[in-house]
Amino acid sequence: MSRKFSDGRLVIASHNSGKVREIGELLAPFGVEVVSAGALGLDEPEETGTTFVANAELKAHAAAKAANLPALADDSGLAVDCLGGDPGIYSARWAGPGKDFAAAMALVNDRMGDSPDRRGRFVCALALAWPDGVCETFEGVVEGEMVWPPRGAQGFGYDPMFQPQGHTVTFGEMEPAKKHEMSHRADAFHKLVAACFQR
Ligand SMILES: O=P(O)(O)OP(=O)(O)OP(=O)(O)OC[C@H]1O[C@@H](n2cnc3c(O)ncnc32)[C@H](O)[C@@H]1O
Ligand SMILES: [Mg+2]
Repeated sequence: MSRKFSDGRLVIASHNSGKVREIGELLAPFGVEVVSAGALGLDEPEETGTTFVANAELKAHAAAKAANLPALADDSGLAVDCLGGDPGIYSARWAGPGKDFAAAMALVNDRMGDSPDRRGRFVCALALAWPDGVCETFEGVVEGEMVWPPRGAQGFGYDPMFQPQGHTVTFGEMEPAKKHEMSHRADAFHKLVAACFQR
């Protein structure tokens, strides 16, 4: 049995405004009172884990302890098949300290060269931690292909170069509600809700 989230405030343990927005949209139907790590002035912990789940856990624990509230963290990224799963857990770091995702997308495209295998996937690990150290984790994925040049200004990060399987538009071209029907984040979120939000 998973620990259930009961009423009260929930910290969104992320410093990425795109993610905070999407998590807020996904949580909206549940009437949860959310507060972001940024609004609480929480530090951004160093992501020393070797998996998405480990990094999500580390971020959720750090925020739950610092805020003395339950905290939800997201560690996510883009894994490209012909790059052996890169940039993977290093997806944010590929954009450099200036968070330049135009440059990060160009780097992915350069490294892929003319490989005939254009497959990639977004992965999202969510961790919900409590101040007493209990933590529940969930993983979601969406398969797709990498396109070039990037298309669209919706979403964030690598969205303009990712076209989900069975679709002709990129996540950068999709309305937020449509992305939430299929994204890695929504996939992980549905598992979280089923385990921790049902009464
Ligand atoms: O750690 P926090 O503070 O949550 O923010 P971050 O941006 O550093 O987040 P991650 O460490 O999880 O790095 C994930 C990166 O992968 C990319 N990414 C994750 N989800 C994405 C999505 O839905 N669309 C596009 N890019 C995404 C995005 O560029 C993120 O910066
Ligand atoms: Mg990060």
